[in-house]
Amino acid sequence: MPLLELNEVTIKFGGLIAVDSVDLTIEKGQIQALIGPNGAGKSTVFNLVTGIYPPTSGTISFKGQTINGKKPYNITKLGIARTFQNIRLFNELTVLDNVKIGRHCRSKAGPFGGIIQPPSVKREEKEIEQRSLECLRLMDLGDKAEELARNLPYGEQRRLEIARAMASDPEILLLDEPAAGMNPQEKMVLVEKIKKIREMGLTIFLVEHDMKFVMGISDRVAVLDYGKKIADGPPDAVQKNPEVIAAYLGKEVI
Ligand SMILES: Nc1ncnc2c1ncn2[C@@H]1O[C@H](COP(=O)(O)OP(=O)(O)OP(=O)(O)O)[C@@H](O)[C@H]1O
Repeated sequence: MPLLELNEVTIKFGGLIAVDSVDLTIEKGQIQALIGPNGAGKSTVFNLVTGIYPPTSGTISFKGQTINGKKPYNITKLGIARTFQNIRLFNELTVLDNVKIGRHCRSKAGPFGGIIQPPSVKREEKEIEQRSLECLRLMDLGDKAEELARNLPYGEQRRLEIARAMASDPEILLLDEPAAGMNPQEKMVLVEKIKKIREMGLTIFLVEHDMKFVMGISDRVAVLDYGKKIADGPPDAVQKNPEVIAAYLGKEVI
């Protein structure tokens, strides 16, 4: 059974068909990329999978269970986490607190737990802190825990977002343009971290414009153009696909 499966998924915004009958199968442990020219529908696919929009038609299944129409919070709880195209950190909070927020969906304490603090809540607080620190260390940010998020350099802020997503204990991690704005050194570190996350048994689904990055890291690459999937396969085959080259005409695929 695939981990994540899209079956003829379509979404219309008024007259615009942003995602048009897209099929996609992601197996556990794979690094699957989704590429395509600007406005092709890539972020919308992420928004559909994470429950921000319900599809107009089609089904989205996670581990064989249909997740159409579920709320984003419940989808995170099932094991699907994401980062966003633009950085969305709480700048005035510490690095550690930003990650703890990502763990919130696994917390059992109700709204009063934090005030009354029975022993079970204290234990849970400690567990949240320890797990959050592990996620920071995984991203090489362990020694930055007490700094304010806004004081981190750009590449580290992007890794902090991944640490926060990891804190929800996902089985699949959706990364929306993780390398955007990074310098070559920051990209190298990011590749290493994504590979490490995969070695831990997670599945990665990423949208990225940097073709060198995508082709170097992905097991499979799917290509969207005007909302339709025009190719899906190993990176070398996709790069040579005439329809893909035509979609990128005048732009660089490699
Ligand atoms: N909430 C919305 N309402 C109306 N139109 C939308 C909405 N969200 C996305 N669209 C439209 O859907 C199309 C696909 O947008 P999307 O952001 O998914 O593209 P993308 O492939 O992620 O592009 P980019 O690479 O530029 O981020 C675009 O034409 C966009 O304007």
